[in-house]
Amino acid sequence: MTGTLFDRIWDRHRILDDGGESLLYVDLHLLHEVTSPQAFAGLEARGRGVRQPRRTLALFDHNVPTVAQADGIAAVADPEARAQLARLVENSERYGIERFEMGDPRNGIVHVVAPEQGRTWPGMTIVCGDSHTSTHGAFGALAFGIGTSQIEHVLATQTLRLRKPRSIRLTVTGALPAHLSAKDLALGILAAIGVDGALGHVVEFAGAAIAALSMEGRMTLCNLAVEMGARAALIAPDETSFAYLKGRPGAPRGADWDRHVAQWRALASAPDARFDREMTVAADTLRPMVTWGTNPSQVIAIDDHIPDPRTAADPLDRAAQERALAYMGLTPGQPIAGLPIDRVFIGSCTNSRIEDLRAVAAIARGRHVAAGVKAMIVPGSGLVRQQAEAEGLAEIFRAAGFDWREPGCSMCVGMNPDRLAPGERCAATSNRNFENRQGAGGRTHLMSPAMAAAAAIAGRLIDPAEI
Ligand SMILES: CC(C)[C@H](C(=O)O)[C@@H](O)C(=O)O
Ligand code: SF4
Repeated sequence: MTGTLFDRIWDRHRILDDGGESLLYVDLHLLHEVTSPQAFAGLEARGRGVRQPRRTLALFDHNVPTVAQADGIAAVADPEARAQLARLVENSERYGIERFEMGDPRNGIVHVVAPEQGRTWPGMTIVCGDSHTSTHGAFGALAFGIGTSQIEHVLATQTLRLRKPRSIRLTVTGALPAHLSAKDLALGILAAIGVDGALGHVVEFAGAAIAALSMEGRMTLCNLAVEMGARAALIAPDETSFAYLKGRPGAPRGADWDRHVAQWRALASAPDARFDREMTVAADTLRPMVTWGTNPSQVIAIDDHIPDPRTAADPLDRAAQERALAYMGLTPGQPIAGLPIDRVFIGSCTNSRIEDLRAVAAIARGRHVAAGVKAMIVPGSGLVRQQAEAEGLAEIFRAAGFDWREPGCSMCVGMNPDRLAPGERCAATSNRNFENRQGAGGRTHLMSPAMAAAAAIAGRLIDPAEI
């Protein structure tokens, strides 16, 4: 058999080809309150309906406050956020689309909830008006972030018009050192290939280090693929994926389950499959990674020094580095370890799942957040929150002085009350360290949950092995 996982999913969903583009059937469409209102308005203006409401799920994540969600949308202070949230309620009501209400334990960040609910299956096509839709590729689903006009198109037709992207196989050689996480791996890949290393491609992650990752780890890695420029990410489905999915509310059951697993097993790229490009990155030499700049590829190991822009070969790189250093308030040559921080944000669709919280608890247990540091932990869904409560993790967080919140995007993006003040330096487990993203003038350092927890305790950036 020949062909890649990508080819197989593409071919199974391709309805027709036209002018270099294909029309793909969409198995699952996820909606959130920020990118859907205009799409629904367009639908209404054209007098069209939603083609497959049952293949559509609406969630509330970007704008929600991370406290007192039980008070409901009417109590959301910001009028724009309140209006967007209310619009999604109205639109899902009008078109018969399922939704998990704000405050329903099943609600949370789209890319956490759909896998958790067993809605994300291997071999599916999934779209969402959100760039980190690549996360679902962890299951071997072809998942694209789409724009507002495409959302409208998918609502109306359950199809997506797309030129087939080119493919990359990124093989991770060697094993990830025991104390490192998928976040360190993803940041290490970003250091190696840059923010345009996979530009416009569908990237399949392969190799023993990938197969060894948990589903949470695979989701973290595929989530960050979009920061490498990828259009989508894929990992071949295997026993780890099936074990995660089995028994979840949206997963197939009984004989149907067995039938699906047999199909999913056959999806993996053939040994002789041809990719447009091949890349390799070594895992065994990686160290704990942390970003110093204002894009996720401006990243170094925790025992490294802030780079000197004068050593950059490309004048554009040099200018970008100089600007990043000025924004971040850093000096070339200074060690990144020891840098004092003001805030810690543990959460986002990159790192807010139960395994991430367990890693945080392992460091927080019996310790306390440093004086003067404000540290928050925001679970990715209400069910993650409940599980962390049941496992005793929340108790550890509270005892250690962390602020244990309700689910949402929170301080990953300044669209809700959780924001940095100008100049505040934050250790964050999210995926983007862009200027002003966590709040105007805020300074973001991206890292793993373990390193963020260690930073909270130490009050400065530190190798989690040294805490
Ligand atoms: C609000 C949304 C459009 C945006 C995205 O698509 O990425 C957000 O999720 C982000 O992470 O910046
Ligand atoms: S958690 Fe952050 S990256 Fe993920 S969808 Fe929300 S805002 Fe975007």
